[in-house]
Order: sequence, then structure tokens, then C-alpha cells
Amino acid sequence: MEHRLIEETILSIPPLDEKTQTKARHHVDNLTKPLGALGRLEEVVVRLAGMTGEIIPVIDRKMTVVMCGDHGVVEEGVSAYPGDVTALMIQNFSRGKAAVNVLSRQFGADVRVVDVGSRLEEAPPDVWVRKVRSGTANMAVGPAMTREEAEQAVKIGIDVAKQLKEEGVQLVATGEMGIGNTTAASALAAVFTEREVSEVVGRGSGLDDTGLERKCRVVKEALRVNRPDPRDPLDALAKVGGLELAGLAGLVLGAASERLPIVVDGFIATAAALTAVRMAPAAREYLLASHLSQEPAHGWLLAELRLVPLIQAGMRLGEGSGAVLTFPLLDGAVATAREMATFADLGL
Ligand SMILES: Cc1cc2ncn([C@H]3O[C@H](COP(=O)(O)O)[C@@H](O)[C@H]3O)c2cc1C
Ligand SMILES: O=C(O)c1cccnc1
Repeated sequence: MEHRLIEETILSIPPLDEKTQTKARHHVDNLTKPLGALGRLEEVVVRLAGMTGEIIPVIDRKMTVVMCGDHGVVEEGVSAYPGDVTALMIQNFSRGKAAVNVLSRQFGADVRVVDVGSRLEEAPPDVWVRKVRSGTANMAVGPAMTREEAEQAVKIGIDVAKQLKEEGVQLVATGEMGIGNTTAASALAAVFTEREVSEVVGRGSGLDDTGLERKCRVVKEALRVNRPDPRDPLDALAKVGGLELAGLAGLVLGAASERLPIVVDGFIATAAALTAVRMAPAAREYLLASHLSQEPAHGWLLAELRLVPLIQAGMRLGEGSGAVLTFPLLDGAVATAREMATFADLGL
């Protein structure tokens, strides 16, 4: 069942609307400024035009989707924080008190929290509970989850994207919460970039040197035990990924199939986005990179995706916070295209 829906979604991702994109490029080039002077903001407008099919794209209704899940591998001591923090943060999101809530309020976006697999037993009513299982298994001793579970989590992400489209959402940001998930993201990064484990593992939420060394050993062990297949993204997601990462990969596939622009957050969200693009290369066209995280391998993941981040603010938070921080830049870019005079308006 899930398998069919995933296949159908992948096949239904449309290419960018090249005609509209060319018209948008022409419009931007005729605005009253030196050619190219708005830099990457111009590229944002042109790409959004290709995604949405509108010369002046409308991205007023923005949604930050925070996919949540717990990680069995936390028992190996790979995070600076205990696993319980995932559940506490879900409650914090619900109260509107986490960084992602504050930034989303500040920049006029809504937040949707989806529990794909945390250990929280009773989620607050506004959280969408779509729990595949209560946390993954420890990837250092066996697969994090079954292929079927990974498919279920991907399907949940696809469903969320379709529901948001129906609600009138015009742009989504990818957020996540899951203590231990930089370990999973590093494992996926090792699989998809074929770099050394020591190059793709970082301090996550704040490991010291001993912790960092341990995390490297754990990722190596997880790859040795599970042998994830780099040509089979679902296999990698199931063996060394996570439920919220699979949910985000599904969100990317679903949003792309609905022509919804997707603003990708930091290292973890980018690992999920790269997984989605390995499943469906066409999905890449709907991604906008937001910021460059402090995690050392984030830049390589972005390079794999051929994306350049808009900002570098030294952040390493997750939750979608870096993606939301670029919303004023995106709104500014679109406003210039909508409101600036053209040279023709000046009679030139
Ligand atoms: C209080 C708190 C809030 C967070 N919000 C996002 N993360 C971030 O840290 C986690 C990944 O780091 P690691 O792999 O080292 O556990 C994820 O939940 C990520 O979203 C947080 C982490 C903490 C502690
Ligand atoms: O870049 C990220 O997404 C990130 C980095 C460290 C901890 N949490 C998230």
C-alpha cells in the first residue's frame, strides 16, 4: 500500500514551469536596478516562479512542519542531552515556547508538529499524532526500523504535504525534533556522500571531544552492522535513519508533487531532503536551502543537492529555525518583483 503511494507520488512530481520561469527572469531583469544586483534574491524569485507557475509567486501562507521521533541509538551516549528531551520539546512546541515557535510567530508562519515516532505517551491535542512506533531501535546493533515502518513514515510525510496544500499553505519549511538525530543524519550522509565517517560526524547538540569520538565509533558500527545500500534510499532510511527523517523525506516528496516550495533547514533536514532526492531526483527543483549549519557535513549535503544557503548565522539548532529565519528574505525577494518599477515604467 505505502509502497504504491510513494511510487505514485514520485512519478507525479512535475518539472519546473520553464515558460513562467523565463518570464520571471525577464521581469526581474527589467526592474529598476543594475542587472543582477539583487543577487540570490533574484534567483529565489525565478525559482519560486518555476515551482509555483506564477511570474510573481505568492508565498504568504507559510507552514513550518516539525517532524518528531526518538532514536534507540541514544543509549550509546551519542547525544549531549537525554532522550526524554524529545517529549519535553514536543510539549514546549505545543505551548508555543520553543525557538521555532518564536521565529515562526515573528515572521508570520504557522507551526505544525507531527509526532511520527517519539516516546511521548500522551501528546497535546494540537499535535498531529501519526506514530509509526515509539522510537527506533538502536542502529548500532541492528536496523533502526523495518523497511515497512520507514515506508509508513514516508507516507505520513506525503499525507501531511497534501493536507497542507488543501489548507491553502503556499510554502513549507522542514523542521525536526529528535534527540540523537544528528547521529542518524551523519550515517545517512556517510551513505549518500561516500565520505569517511569522521568527516560527517559533528557535535550535534553539544558533545565534547570524548563524546564526538564515541559518536564516530557508533556510526561506523551502525554502518558495519547494517550495510545500508546507497542505491536504495529506503533501505538506508530504515537501517540507519529515523522516523522523523523518513517523515521529512515524505514531506519533501509530497510537497514537490503539489508544487509547494520547500525551505530546507539545517544538517538533519538536509539529510532527509537528500534522501528524498535520491528517491526522486525531480524533487530537488522544489528545494530552497536556508542556512549553513555548524555541523561539519552540512555543506557537503548541500553540494550534493547543488543548493547554496541564503544565510550563515552559526546556528546548530534544528526544529526548522534556520529555515524560518530566511522567510523575511524570501518575502523581500518576492516583494521586489511585485512592487518595483520596471525600466519601461520609467519610459526607458
Ligand atoms: C533542548 C533542545 C532543543 C532542541 N531543538 C532542536 N534540537 C536539535 O538537537 C537534536 C539533535 O542533536 P543530537 O543528535 O546531539 O541529540 C535534535 O532534536 C535537533 O532538532 C534540540 C536539542 C535540545 C537539547
Ligand atoms: O543543523 C542542524 O539541523 C542541527 C545541528 C545540531 C543540532 N541540531 C540540529
